[in-house]
Amino acid sequence: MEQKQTCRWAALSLSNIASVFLPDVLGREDAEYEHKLVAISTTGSNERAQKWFKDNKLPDPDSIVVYNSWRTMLEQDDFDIVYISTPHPLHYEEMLKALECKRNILVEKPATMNAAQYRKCIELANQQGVVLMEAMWTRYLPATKYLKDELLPKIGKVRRVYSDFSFPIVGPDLQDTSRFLDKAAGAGALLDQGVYALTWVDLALNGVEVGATKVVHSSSWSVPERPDEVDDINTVVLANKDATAIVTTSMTIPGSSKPPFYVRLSAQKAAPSVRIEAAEASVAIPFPPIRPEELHVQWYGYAHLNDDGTEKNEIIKKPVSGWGTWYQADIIAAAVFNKQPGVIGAEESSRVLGWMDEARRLANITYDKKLEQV
Ligand SMILES: NC(=O)C1=CN([C@@H]2O[C@H](COP(=O)(O)OP(=O)(O)OC[C@H]3O[C@@H](n4cnc5c(N)ncnc54)[C@H](OP(=O)(O)O)[C@@H]3O)[C@@H](O)[C@H]2O)C=CC1
Ligand SMILES: O=C1OC[C@@H](O)[C@H](O)[C@H]1O
Repeated sequence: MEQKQTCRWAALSLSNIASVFLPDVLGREDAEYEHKLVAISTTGSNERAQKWFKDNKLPDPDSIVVYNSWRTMLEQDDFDIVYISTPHPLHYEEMLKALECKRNILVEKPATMNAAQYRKCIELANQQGVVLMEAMWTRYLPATKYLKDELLPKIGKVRRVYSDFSFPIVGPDLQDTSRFLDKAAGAGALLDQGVYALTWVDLALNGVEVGATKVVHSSSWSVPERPDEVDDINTVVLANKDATAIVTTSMTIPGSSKPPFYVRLSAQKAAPSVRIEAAEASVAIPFPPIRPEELHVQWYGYAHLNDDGTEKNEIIKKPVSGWGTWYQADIIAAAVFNKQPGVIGAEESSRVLGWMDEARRLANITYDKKLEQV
């Protein structure tokens, strides 16, 4: 069997999501590349890092160099791509340093706190001749690819989209210092979850032909009985000349915060997370919208009838291998090793960040100005 090319990763922080992404991608047999972690930076101790490697069953932990300075790692280590997964307000400064060091970057969603910061990173990535990509991993899953390539071109003009990403990650026992409640860490449902719900709107309305979709309404309720007006139940309405989209988020509804999120994934919801309604068909995507494995398609009209005269419907199953955050790793690795510098999904990420800027403006969702500087 042909030897796979090795892609050497550096990870910036021992984050929760890194403890999901790294075990998902490292040594994955069905990946195009042999993904290997060669370095990690942490503000914690080396002992904590070693325990983290063990707890997360990372392969070959003795070969991973641990840095206590992310800047030094970016300046010195020999790796192909850096994975940035600190809280969102830190992404921008870390990307600027990585770009200065001519590093290829996979940065967690949302890439930055606002569209202007990401536009600056896009400009620098193009100047430096490196590959940059927002880790909007949902875009690269099999079901999402099937929707974009096979369904959207066949269902006619999309006229309306409902897109929700809500789950009760905030419960009575979550500390105010958690990144989900600490505004200094970018807390708020719009940036954390809305980025997914808005990505589905972008896929539905711009998947075939890019239009001019604008935010026309935005309202927000804060997390009850918590300090600092952290946005929770958000409603954002977007429109273009042909279609309307309604986006909702919440960190407190529906249901309780038990069992924890990753256990709750199997919970069936009263309604799908996403509904894309077009002339020839509606496509529904069950919860969780971050990791679709089924597309429920209801066809309409005489061209789509069963023998008994009813209109066809189908459930298209596109299972995800592993957790699913690894698919994006192969995409950025291919751009790096095929020497295709640039920003993967630059337009898509910028559109969604711009919609979040406008939704925040209309709903008065604000952060400390120093988190928003360009
Ligand atoms: N794609 C996905 O499915 C998910 C994506 N995310 C995204 O990933 C990012 C991180 O989220 P999550 O993993 O929950 O974050 P965590 O709460 O786990 O924190 C991330 C890590 O960042 C480091 N860190 C935190 N604060 C600071 C600081 N002030 N200075 C330096 N380092 C700091 C710490 O690492 P250390 O102790 O090693 O220094 C911490 O463990 C967010 O942008 C989020 O949106 C989150 C969850 C899922
Ligand atoms: O990206 C995410 O996915 C689901 C949750 O882990 C978390 O709220 C969010 O950051």
